[in-house]
Amino acid sequence: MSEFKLGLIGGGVMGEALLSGLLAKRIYAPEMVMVSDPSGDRREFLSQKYEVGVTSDNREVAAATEVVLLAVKPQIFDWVADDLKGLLKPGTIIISILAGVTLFKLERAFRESPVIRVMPNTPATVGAGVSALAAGSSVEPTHIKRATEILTAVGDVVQVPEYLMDAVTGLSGSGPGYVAIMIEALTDGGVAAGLPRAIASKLALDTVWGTAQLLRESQLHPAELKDRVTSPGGTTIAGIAELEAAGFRSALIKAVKAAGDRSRELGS
Ligand SMILES: NC(=O)C1=CN([C@@H]2O[C@H](COP(=O)(O)OP(=O)(O)OC[C@H]3O[C@@H](n4cnc5c(N)ncnc54)[C@H](OP(=O)(O)O)[C@@H]3O)[C@@H](O)[C@H]2O)C=CC1
Ligand SMILES: O=C(O)[C@@H]1CCC=N1
Repeated sequence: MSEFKLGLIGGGVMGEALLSGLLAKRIYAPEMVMVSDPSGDRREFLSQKYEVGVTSDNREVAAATEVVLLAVKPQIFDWVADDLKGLLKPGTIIISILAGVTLFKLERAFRESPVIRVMPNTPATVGAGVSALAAGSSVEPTHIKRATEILTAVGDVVQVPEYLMDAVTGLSGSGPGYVAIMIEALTDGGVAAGLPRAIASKLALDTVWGTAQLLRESQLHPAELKDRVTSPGGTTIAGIAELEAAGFRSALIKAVKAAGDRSRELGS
């Protein structure tokens, strides 16, 4: 369990996902964590559910903790960073999960601190996330170790050079949104084919889950698995022909690219 205090600035969806994982895995004890959020209802909820300290004042978090996890929207980064000027303890590690916000911007805003840019994803909520991290220029191995410890509490971690972070954001950061739409659409397809919605929903979810598990455990190439499902003149090739005609692959490729481009835009 960490003897350093953790500050979470922004207790929204992703902040809570990380918080719940860290507490569940006992990386932090609740009394070692302070969360700031402007919403009184949100603070009340987080303090009741996780028994962490809460405040509406980001400055209080900055002054009292040794690792600061930034989890606000990228659009308010400049304002939040300005507000913290001169308050961080020397050597406080800044871990930012803000889409698009570059190490250059982070280092300019927090000159005295090692900064780490991270892109997690929402499956972190159930410990099944995957995060990529990129380290700033004054980061030392101990800082990477601490950040990795935090992120492995909620899933897998990869380290990448910073120029790849927008691409990561377009794929694994935003990816849960694409997969959720796919599951919803598969369910609707089942309903269109006559299945009761509850059964269609279970079949859609378990099919995506099972396929991912099979690919992961067997190390099969996805194309190989597709070939194994596809009997000559059978049902799957009839379905695949429709997906190809509708540009399914191309739509996914473009989605990842567009989300990565948007990440770059958010940081500029
Ligand atoms: N959601 C996701 O899948 C992922 C998100 N991210 C990144 O995580 C960050 C947060 O996203 P997400 O959790 O989805 O967004 P949320 O809106 O759910 O969370 C942001 C939280 O910050 C609060 N907040 C607003 N202003 C301030 C402030 N000045 N000081 C402190 N807290 C403030 C918000 O309160 P209020 O709502 O009252 O304004 C909200 O509770 C973003 O930068 C995003 O790029 C990264 C990976 C995945
Ligand atoms: O949509 C967003 O901007 C955030 C970043 C990655 C996932 N959600």
